[in-house]
This record gives sequence, C-alpha cells and structure tokens, in this order.
Amino acid sequence: MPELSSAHNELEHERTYVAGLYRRLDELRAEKQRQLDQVRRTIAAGSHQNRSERDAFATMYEDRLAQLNAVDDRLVFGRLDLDSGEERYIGRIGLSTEDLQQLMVDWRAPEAGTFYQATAFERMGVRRRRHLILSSRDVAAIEDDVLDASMLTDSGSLQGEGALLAALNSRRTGQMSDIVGTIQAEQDRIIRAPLPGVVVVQGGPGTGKTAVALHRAAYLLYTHRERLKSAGVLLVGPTDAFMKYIERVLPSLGETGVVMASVGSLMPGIHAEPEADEAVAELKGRLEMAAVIKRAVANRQRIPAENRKLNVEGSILTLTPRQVRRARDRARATGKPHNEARATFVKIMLRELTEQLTEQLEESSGAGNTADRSYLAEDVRTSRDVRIALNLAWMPMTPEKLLRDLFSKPAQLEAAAPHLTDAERFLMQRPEDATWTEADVPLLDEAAELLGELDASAGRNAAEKEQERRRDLANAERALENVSASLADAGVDGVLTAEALAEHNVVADARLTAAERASSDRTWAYGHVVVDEAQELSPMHWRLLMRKCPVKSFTVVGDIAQTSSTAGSHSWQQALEPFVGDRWQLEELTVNYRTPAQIAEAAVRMANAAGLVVSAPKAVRDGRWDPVVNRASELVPALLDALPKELEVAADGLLAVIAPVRLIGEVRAAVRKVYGDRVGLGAGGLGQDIVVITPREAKGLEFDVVIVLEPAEMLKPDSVRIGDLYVAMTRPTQRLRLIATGEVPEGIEG
Ligand SMILES: Nc1ncnc2c1ncn2[C@@H]1O[C@H](COP(=O)(O)OP(=O)(O)OP(=O)(O)O)[C@@H](O)[C@H]1O
Repeated sequence: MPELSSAHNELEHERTYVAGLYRRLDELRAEKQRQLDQVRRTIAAGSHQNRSERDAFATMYEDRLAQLNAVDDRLVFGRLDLDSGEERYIGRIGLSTEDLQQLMVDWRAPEAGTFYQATAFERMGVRRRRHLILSSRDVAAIEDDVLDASMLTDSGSLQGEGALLAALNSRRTGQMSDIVGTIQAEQDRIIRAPLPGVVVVQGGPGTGKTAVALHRAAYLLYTHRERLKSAGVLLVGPTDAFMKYIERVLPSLGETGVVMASVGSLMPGIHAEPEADEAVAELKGRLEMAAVIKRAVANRQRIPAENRKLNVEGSILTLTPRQVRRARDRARATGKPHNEARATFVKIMLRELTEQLTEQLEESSGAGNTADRSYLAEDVRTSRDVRIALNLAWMPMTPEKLLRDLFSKPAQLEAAAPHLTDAERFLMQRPEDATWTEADVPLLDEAAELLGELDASAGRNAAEKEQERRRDLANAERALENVSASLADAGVDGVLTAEALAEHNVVADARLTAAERASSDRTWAYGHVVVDEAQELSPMHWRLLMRKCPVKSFTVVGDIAQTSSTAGSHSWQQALEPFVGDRWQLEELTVNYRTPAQIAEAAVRMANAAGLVVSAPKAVRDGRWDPVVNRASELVPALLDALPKELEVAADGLLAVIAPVRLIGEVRAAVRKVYGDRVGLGAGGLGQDIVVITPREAKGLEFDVVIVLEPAEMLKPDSVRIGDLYVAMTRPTQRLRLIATGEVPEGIEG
C-alpha cells in the first residue's frame, strides 16, 4: 500500500509542522504576557507615571495578545510548493522563529497571493497547493491541487471532501465565519484590488459579497496600514442584526480597528428604526432633500416684518428689518454654518444697537460729553428684549430640532419644500416626538453639516483635545525612558523601542479615536469605506457616505436584484453617477456558495416569472433536497406540523421561519408557545436555533433550513417587493420549504 503510506507520511509531516507553528504561537503569547505583567509591575512600583503612561504600555501588549489569541482557530490553512523547492505555509498571521526564519506567511502578504490565484493553466511558479483542514490544533485532512502534472503520481490518494465543500456544508452558527482558507480566485482579485477609487462588487445571492467585503477591509488595513491607520476604515451594513452576524470575522483575521455601523446608527447619538413607509423612505431619500434642508436652515435666519422696539435699561432702541437683513447678509457671507455664522450676526447687531444707544444718550446729555460709555455694550448684550429679538432672527439650532419642526409644522415644510406636492408634504408629516427612522439619518447629517456646532466653544474643545493628545504622547515618551531604565535594572532588555512606543501611541490613538469618533464625531473623514447591501441605500444615504470619505475610496458590494427598499437603487450607474461620475469599476462574482443548485434554480425561475432580472450565479453544489411546497388551508397549524421534521434536518444548525410583516407577530407567538426559549425574537436572536423574521431582517443572513410563509405576499405587484421573496428563498444552505394558504408564485415548482 505505498500510496496510502505516503499519504500517511504527508499527514504526519503536516501534523508535526503545524504543531511547531502552534508552539511558536504559544511562545509568543507567553512572551507578550510576560512583558505585559512586567510592565504593569514595574509601572505600579514607580510613582511618577500617570495613567496614560500605564495605559500606553498595557494597551500595546494587550492588543498584540488579543491578536495572537484571536488567530488560534485554523491558524494555518495552506501550503505552497514552489518551483524553487520552497515550501511556504500560509496562515492568518506571519510567524517567524526567534532568529527571524519565516515559518508562515500572512495570507495578505504579496507572497501569499499565488495561494489563491494559481491555476493549472497559470501556475505562477506553484507546483502544488495544499489545503490543511484543521480540527482544533490538529491536522484532520490535507487536500492537494497539483498544478504540475509530473507530481500527479505522488499524490491523489488523499480522500475527503474538499476544504471548500467542508466549509460550505458545515452547520450555521448564527455568526459568520471567515473564508480565509478557501478564498476563490475571482474573490481574491477583488479583495486585493488597489485602494484608491470606487470598486463595485455585484453578485447574486450567496456569491460571497459580504465575505469579500470583510476580507478586503482586512487586506487594505494590512497592506496600506500607513495610510489607513490614522484615518481608519468604516464598514456600513444594513441592520444591527447583520452587524452582529459579521462582527467576529474581522477579529478572527487579526483586525480590530474597523469602525462598524449600521445605516441606522450613522448619526452619532441617534438610533434610527427602519422606515416603515416605503413612500416616505423614497421621498426623503431623494437628492433634492439636500436643497430642502438648506432652505429650512436659511428660513431660520429671519428678517422681522416691521420695526421692533427694544428696551435697554429704560432706553428704547429700534431694530429695523434693514439692519437685520444687512447683518444677516454679512454673516452669511462668512460661509460658515448657521450656528457659527450666528456669532458674526450677533456681533454686528450688538455693535449697531450699542451705537444707537450711545447716540441716544449723547443726544440727551448734550454734545461734547465724552463720559466713558463702554458699559453700554454690556447693557445691550444683557437686555432681555435684545436677546429675544436676536434669537428670533437667528436662533441657535440642533439638527434634531430643525427636523422635528420641519416635519411637525406644515408651514415650515411648505416654506422649505415648495416644489413638492401637497400629498408629498402630507406624507412626510409626523408628530414632533416621532422616533427617528433610517431615512432621517442622512437628513440629520445634512442639517448638522449646514448648522455646524451648536456650542461656539466646540472648536476650542477640538483644539484642547489635540493638545491633550500631544501631552499624552509626551508623557508616554517620558514613561519610556523611566520604564526602560527600570526594566534594565530588572535585567530585562529590548522590550520596547522609542519608535515602537511612538508608533503605538499614534496607532492606538488613531484606532481609539476612529472608533470613538464613529459614535461621537460626525465629521470624521475615513480613509476607506466598505458598504454592504449597498443596493438598499437611497441617494441621500450615498451623499452622506461620500462626505464621510472625501478621498472617495470605496468598496461597494450588493445585488441590484435584491433591492427591497423603494428608495434603493435599480442600477449602480444611477446610484453613483451623481457623486463620482463614471469613475467606478464594476467587478462581478459569479458562483453561489450558499444555496444548493435546486433551490437557487427555483428562486431564479420565480424571479424571472415575476419579471425580475437576476444575475443567476452558478451554484457550487447540489443539495440533497428539492424545495418543498405545502399548500395548506391554515397557515400556523401547517407550520407547526412541518417544524419537527425540518428541525431534524437542521440538526444542530439554524432554522429560520421567514414571514411577511403582517404575520410576524402571530407566527412568533405560535412558535414560541411550542418551542419556548429556543425561539430567537427577531434578527437579534440569531444565537438560538429557531428564528422567526421578516424578509428584510433576513437580508444578508443564512440558515441551514428556511421555511417561507405566504410567498405570494412577498411578491406584491403593487410594490417593489419582488426582491423580498428572492431574498427569502436564497437564505438556506440546505433545505427550503414554502407554505402557502393562497396561490404559490409561478416558477417555484418548475
Ligand atoms: N470562498 C469561500 N469559501 C468558503 N465559504 C465561502 C466562500 N465564499 C463564500 N462562502 C460562504 O458562502 C456564504 C455566502 O456568502 P456571503 O454571505 O458573503 O454572500 P453574499 O453574496 O453576501 O450573499 P447575499 O447577497 O445573499 O447576502 C457564506 O456562508 C460564506 O461564508
């Protein structure tokens, strides 16, 4: 049995090598832990260092430790045998021996690119590509792609499912995992695309768009660390549940510096709900809303209709419309936002009113009286009448107040949006205390942009923060001297260099700041923005995102056919043209990794029959089951009847019941009654093995088994909801069942 034994030897060889890699990882961890403990002890013993010094050291070691801990699972996944005779191992991070001999190459390094790109036709110097399939820290199997025919006789005896199929067939957990070991060539090309410019990744369901977007973020941070470390990367997804679903991927790739935000949380301090009314979302999403907000702000700078009398300490001054107009025009001419230009307006008005008061007093006390009148300015400034008049003319304003007024006071909306029809304006009306929706977020941002900081001292705060940052840096540098000396005393050498600390401070500061500012600084300018499910974004959302990345470096992923929001896009050209013209590049993903062929085909047939043009990616595998269609007289009993069987198929994996919004409450209650806490409520309950969700909540997610209720309702011809049924049908990785009390949409049954 020579073949078997050679396979056995190969496996043993890899086991030994991989064990060595883990040993090295453990050594590095222990070393970092030791350094961390030592620095903590040393600093605790010294009395001069302040908190920021301690933090600077501790954070650096903690970060590195966290990174080393995060890469434990499937640390290494590949090996390249090159024409040169070199054997190159590819893994999550780079590892070297103490004397700097390379043990493993980071998957993002240029030398690792061929692992994903080499083919039998274009070998790129690769003779053999080996996938290592790990179980815990052991090698469970190896799988070879032999790219050199002369090597064929040496292998081929290794059995088992391919690494890719093994990954695709595994049970879902409610958390997305990385695909770093099995990235396919068409995906890799996009992941490694150059940083500048706008890359649009169009692909049907399950083609790995989300996976590609996340791996690209990790790749860019690794490859362009210098450029991105201070500006940061922003990753935007459709919902909080989706962000939770993907949150572990980047840490598992050793990256924690990406700021993640759902569309509803892009405005700091505001948590917006999805907009329930499609027509409102569409209206508020139109680009012309920018002009409406602009007018609404301008309308808050008001000229009084007539002269106004102001009492200042018993003297009566006159405020004329002409005076106000002139001061307003000069304040506007500063080009500053409303709240900041207000300072100019107020200064001019106070000066003019003080002059008026001075003249009055001079007249009454006789010409030539040169008494000191400097106190008059203070009298004018503190006069209640003056304050009220100036506020009426130019009220300081928050974005929230502006929009609340605009949508709850019809007269204000009419003044700001005279071109809209009465019906359109009526649609946008709502009570003053209504909750914010995702469609409001770009309008709030637009308003914030035009209003500027409410607190005139905010600018000073930024300057103070910068000063504080510099102080921290200086402190940390001093700390380095002290700590190095103490460590040298303790016999520890080479722990830290001045450059490393300075570098760390900058990195840590940038990372902290980027993450912090995502929630506190609306004006943060990112170095790169990754947008997932981008087809749902309205033109106003795009406008907001473009502002967040002035260098216009974007990775945009989505599927036009899955658009379910009326405000969303129906072509990438239409979405991007207003902002970048035709300066964007389209990439396509063509293979469906998620959905078995039978299910994918049924979804495409349904979409085509309904008149939706979909790019039908080729499914990478056949499933064991055809989609099942139940016609039932009563929905809930039919569902409860089907659940035990489907749960058996899902085994330890996940099952989703996807129901139209109208039915969601009733269905959730019925399923909960039988299955209790096993049922996750909404998309937030993805950890549980049964979830009951709407098509929109299901967006971007996947489950072992999916039961779609009342499919025809997700396909209403009076809306653009065709995408909803298409989304729902393309969520399963194993099995799909549809239950309908009415008709079943055409195409599903072949
Ligand atoms: N190269 C790959 N290796 C292993 N798994 C992969 C690969 N590419 C994609 N997958 C898996 O396929 C599934 C679908 O990927 P993903 O969610 O990124 O697709 P998508 O294009 O964003 O889908 P949708 O538009 O339907 O939300 C995921 O489970 C992902 O891990």
